[in-house]
Amino acid sequence: MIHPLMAAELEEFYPGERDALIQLRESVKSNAIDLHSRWTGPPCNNNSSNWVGIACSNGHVIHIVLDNLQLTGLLPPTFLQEITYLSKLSFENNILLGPLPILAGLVHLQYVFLSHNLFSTSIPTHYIDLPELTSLQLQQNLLTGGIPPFDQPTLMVFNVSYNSLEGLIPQTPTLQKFSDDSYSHNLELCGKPLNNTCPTPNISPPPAAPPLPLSPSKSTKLSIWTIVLIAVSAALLLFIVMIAFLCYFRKINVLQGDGEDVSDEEKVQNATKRDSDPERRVELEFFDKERPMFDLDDLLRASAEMIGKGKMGSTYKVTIDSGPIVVVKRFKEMSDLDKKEFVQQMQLLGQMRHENLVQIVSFYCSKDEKLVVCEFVPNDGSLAELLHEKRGSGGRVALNWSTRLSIVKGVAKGLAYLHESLPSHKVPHANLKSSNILIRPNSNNNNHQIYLTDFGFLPLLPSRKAASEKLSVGRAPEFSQGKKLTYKADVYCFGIVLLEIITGRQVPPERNGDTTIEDLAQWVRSVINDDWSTDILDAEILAASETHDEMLKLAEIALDCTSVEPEKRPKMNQVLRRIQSIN
Ligand SMILES: Nc1ncnc2c1ncn2[C@@H]1O[C@H](COP(=O)(O)OP(=O)(O)OP(=O)(O)O)[C@@H](O)[C@H]1O
Repeated sequence: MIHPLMAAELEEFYPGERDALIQLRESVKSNAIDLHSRWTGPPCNNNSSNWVGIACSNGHVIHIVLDNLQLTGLLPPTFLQEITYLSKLSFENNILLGPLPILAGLVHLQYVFLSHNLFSTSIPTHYIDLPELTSLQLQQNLLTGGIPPFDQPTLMVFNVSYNSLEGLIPQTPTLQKFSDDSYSHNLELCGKPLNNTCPTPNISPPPAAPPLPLSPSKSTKLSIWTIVLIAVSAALLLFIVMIAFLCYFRKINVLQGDGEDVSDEEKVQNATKRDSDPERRVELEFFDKERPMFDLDDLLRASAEMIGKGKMGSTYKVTIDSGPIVVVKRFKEMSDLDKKEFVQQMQLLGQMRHENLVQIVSFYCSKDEKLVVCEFVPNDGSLAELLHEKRGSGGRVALNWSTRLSIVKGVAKGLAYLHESLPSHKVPHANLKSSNILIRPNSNNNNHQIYLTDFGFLPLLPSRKAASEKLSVGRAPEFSQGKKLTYKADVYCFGIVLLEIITGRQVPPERNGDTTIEDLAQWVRSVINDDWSTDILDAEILAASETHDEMLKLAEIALDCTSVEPEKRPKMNQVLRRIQSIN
């Protein structure tokens, strides 16, 4: 244990790192966090830090992670030069402008996450010299120019999609190993792995082109021509950037309403604008007439806190001025979805009423915006968080067997209800996974209330591929087998949840949006080994030996539900009966 005085000495040892962070603190602003009050004193106390977003090792700053904080402004150009032990830099999902930061000389840097910002200009070429670079995520910015020839063998994740990059993708072995998703949605990128070839340069001069520069006067003529061309291109580029910028701000303002920084005068102007904007005066359709109602304008003006960002879009907790708290899911990439289909699906889902389902309260749909408004469930976290968070650390509250069994019953009831109520749906839930199961504590007794969320979204997706990438149903083996999808895919996902509950083991994560079906099958095989025994049980429930029988009965049900052949999996009402008979 280091003596506090020694620690203080260590802190003083790297003042350059502190100064660099202070430079950053002074350069960016945030509505979500006050860095001035959170970043004071020394940033490192040997291996820990009191500064939000900062992690330290041996007194050095090693991580800067400031995601989802509505940070705006320009990063100070060279501030990172002093933070020589930096291994992770993450500013994802903010509103940062200007050039990407200079990272030259940061030989320990592995993770660079700068996606979902407004960074512009080109990717600095010195990024190709970062020797430890493992993951570079620059998607959803306004980057221009070409891609430098990255060829670090360490590079495992690379994403520059949704920018304005152009030119041939360098044909280095490293860059060629990533899929087209890493490069998609750029203005003029070409070459493999994208499915387009680069245009061959036109060698015959266009008829109106100026003659070759043979004399000084002709040379001047050519340079004027070039300058005009450059000026026109620059103006065009600026125009595109401004349009993208405006669209971005329009999008992020949707759920922010009148921010606190807006002056009274501007508020009045906004209000007047709202009154003359027919779209904002839209009445929302409410499925439960007993609930407090509000209109779109109330929703847009309310204070919204982003509580999650998933593959389907972002989730906000919204407190309406008149009182109610709701959760708003804001879908991304759905502008192609027919309004009629969205409305029909929402009207159907809005009819679902069950104690184990999050209720859909209302929805909103325009060409560019698709919102689903749900009831807010005060919760202790999702099942995923309760099962897996803080394992091996002091702060963990173990989940005992009876709580696990009651959660299983709640999930099975909710899913069986969905299967009964939506018989025409191919896969009624289609996104069942432990992070979509909310657990609400009940103060009267130990019985937690269970809520399934994010159900019924399969018909909103344009293709089987999109479904397999965005929804947990993509884990079912029928995807890779090319078989028809049925409600049995939900049964498979339910089986996976059971295995997670019984074993306490985490389902392998998805990489780069690709569902790792092989990994999952291997995972299932490894937890359900041939000598079926108490070895598979989570250490947290192992001690309750009097209930081992119940645990193994549940494991058998999980095994049936995760059969590779959908026809062999039981129906949800059969599963529910078997679970209810366990005790
Ligand atoms: N109705 C709700 N009430 C309270 N909290 C909710 C509600 N719906 C979702 N949440 C919480 O919001 C967070 C984000 O949910 P969201 O569904 O966006 O994330 P996700 O499950 O990780 O996304 P995805 O399903 O696309 O992977 C989760 O922590 C979840 O617990």
